[in-house]
Amino acid sequence: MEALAVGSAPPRPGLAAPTRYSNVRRPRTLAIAAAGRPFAPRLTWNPPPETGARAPRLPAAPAPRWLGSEVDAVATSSHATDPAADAASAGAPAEIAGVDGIRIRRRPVTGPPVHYVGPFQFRLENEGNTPRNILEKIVWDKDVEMKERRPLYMLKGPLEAAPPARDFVGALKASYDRTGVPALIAEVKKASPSRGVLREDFDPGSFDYLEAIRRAGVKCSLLCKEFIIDAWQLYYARSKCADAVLLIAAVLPDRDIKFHDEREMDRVLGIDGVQLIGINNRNLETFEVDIGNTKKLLEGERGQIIAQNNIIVVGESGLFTPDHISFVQNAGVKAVLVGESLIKQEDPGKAITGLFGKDISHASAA
Ligand SMILES: O=C(O)c1ccccc1NCC(=O)[C@H](O)[C@H](O)COP(=O)(O)O
Repeated sequence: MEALAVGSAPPRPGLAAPTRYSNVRRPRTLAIAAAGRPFAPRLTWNPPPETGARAPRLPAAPAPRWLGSEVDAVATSSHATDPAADAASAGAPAEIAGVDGIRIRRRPVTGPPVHYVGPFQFRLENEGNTPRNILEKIVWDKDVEMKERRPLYMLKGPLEAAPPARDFVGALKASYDRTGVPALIAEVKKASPSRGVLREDFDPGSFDYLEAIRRAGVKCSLLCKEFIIDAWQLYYARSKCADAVLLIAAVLPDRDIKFHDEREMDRVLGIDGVQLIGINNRNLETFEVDIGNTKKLLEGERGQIIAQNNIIVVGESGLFTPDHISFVQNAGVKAVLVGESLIKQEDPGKAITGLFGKDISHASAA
């Protein structure tokens, strides 16, 4: 299974100059950075939870109609849209994944905000147990979710039963060579934190769908677009037929992947043997989208390193028109990860042709 590294968005005021390339091949020591803004602690209380039951699992479904041959790879998002859900962690010591780009604390520093006194549930919120941005919130929720995971040995059977992983990077390269435009990774999602619901009556957010898509005979490679914080998730994704996973530099320690700005990108370029990286045009702190970010990050020495090492760059987010595709292609991108502009349209074939300004399906080459 392969990993797609992703990163993005313009630098924000207050960030230091990018790491020099002479240093990027050595893992850097990471420091804990305190939040720079004032924080007012709050005390609230909620009625006791009625039940500890978990949300029911979705039944497996046939592959969505629009997973056709014009798609080079499919990315599935399992993240729901509820940024307000509680992050009740076990209160392990906080760990900062990195000071580069968005600052993510892997767990609440001061433990979970929820305390029980008799029948009452109190929330003692302070800076240490309140997420600073949506990505941190998602990571904390994921950390809680991980505590309920099945033991690894239980994945042995499903792992052995999974069909072999397909060559994700090879599929992207082949598509680029065939069409002359960036390969398409089509993200299948109902909604996103920044854009809300994109498609009503559609909920592909389940690992079971990943497996159902593969077993339904869809030929393209499958990217599991999950918030990965634990090695267990890699095995689980593979057991559910994922061919690749997406790793986010902002939430992972130096040895892992996805990035968001110059310094995150430098960390990623410092990983030996990295073959595929993504640049997210969406700033995950502010949700602003700027496709100029891709160009900026690929200019100069970084672009040269990428070219020398034959690394495939994926342009991500905010791509809606053939001009957008040309812009990121001219910047050096050989694949694109597209969600909103396709998922909001009824006819996927027409949507893809509209996005690229031409038919890129295999049928067009016949
Ligand atoms: O898109 C979000 O709101 C978001 C929020 C928090 C973490 C990640 C988020 N998006 C990640 C993505 O990679 C996009 O879904 C992907 O690049 C596709 O973008 P788009 O074509 O603009 O839907």
